[in-house]
Amino acid sequence: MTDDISHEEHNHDEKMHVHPHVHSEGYVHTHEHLHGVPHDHHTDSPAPALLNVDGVNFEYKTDRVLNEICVGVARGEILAILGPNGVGKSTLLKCMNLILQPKTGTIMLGELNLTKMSGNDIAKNVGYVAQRNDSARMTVFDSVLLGRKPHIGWRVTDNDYSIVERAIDQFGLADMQLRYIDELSGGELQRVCLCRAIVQEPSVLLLDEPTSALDLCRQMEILRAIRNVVDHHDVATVMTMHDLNLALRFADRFIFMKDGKIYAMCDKSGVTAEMIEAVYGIPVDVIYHNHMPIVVPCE
Ligand SMILES: Nc1ncnc2c1ncn2[C@@H]1O[C@H](COP(=O)(O)OP(=O)(O)OP(=O)(O)O)[C@@H](O)[C@H]1O
Repeated sequence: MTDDISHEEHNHDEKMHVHPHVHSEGYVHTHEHLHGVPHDHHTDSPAPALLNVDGVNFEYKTDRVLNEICVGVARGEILAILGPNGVGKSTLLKCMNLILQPKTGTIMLGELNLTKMSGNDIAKNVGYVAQRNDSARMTVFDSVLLGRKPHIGWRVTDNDYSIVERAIDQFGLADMQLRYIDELSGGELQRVCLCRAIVQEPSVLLLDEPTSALDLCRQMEILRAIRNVVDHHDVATVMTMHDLNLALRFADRFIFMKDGKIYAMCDKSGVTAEMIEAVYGIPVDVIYHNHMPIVVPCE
């Protein structure tokens, strides 16, 4: 691991001033808030969302999974999508880069409507790492190099190679770069896929449970690496997660999903035990350790 990856995660509390609004059905934001407008801490003016999801509905055949979802994520921000199994987190992530076509609603990348962009232009701008990754008979190095594909013209340039080599170092993959990816462990493959998305140099990064197959040490390393990339390259990042405490540690803002809707949207200081109990159906305490909120089940 290089120094890059070992940077302490930054505390982004001061960036966000979004608090949940209480609604009779729970903590639901106004439409305005659902766009998710974090503040630029230099000017204290709202930082515009780079990726904007507006009024998205999605159904598989006839089953409605997403209901009027509105959310935005700004450059340099990590938004965590949280909620129980099957609530629609991965579906929402896939709608964000049009792997799945929403039934209604729009996805904007800045001023550009994603539905009007070519697949290659989407790939240049939006990196996506799936929950389950297919492996193939190719080396780690070649697999990461594939991330450069949307940028490569007639041939691979020295710049492409140096971006790939740097990322392979940063993600601790140097020792295994000549191994075949179909011979890697689940966690190793997860790191390769993340590394491939990073060399794509996207302005938006969508990560579906990026740490699900990783041990405790790798979880911390990879989330620090993601935080580092987000901070230094101003990437707008959305990740689905099950581990609330890791999410609270590394993300800036959170949406809690329930019944296909956004039940609550808040920053770290807005996360409450009541909110988590309502979404996950289990009583919890939110305690603080080193100024960091930690969710502890009461049962
Ligand atoms: N291809 C599909 N066809 C039909 N239904 C699907 C499909 N994929 C997902 N679903 C259903 O849509 C709902 C939302 O699934 P999704 O994978 O988005 O949930 P999730 O919140 O990411 O779940 P998990 O936390 O378990 O990964 C679930 O009820 C799931 O069974």
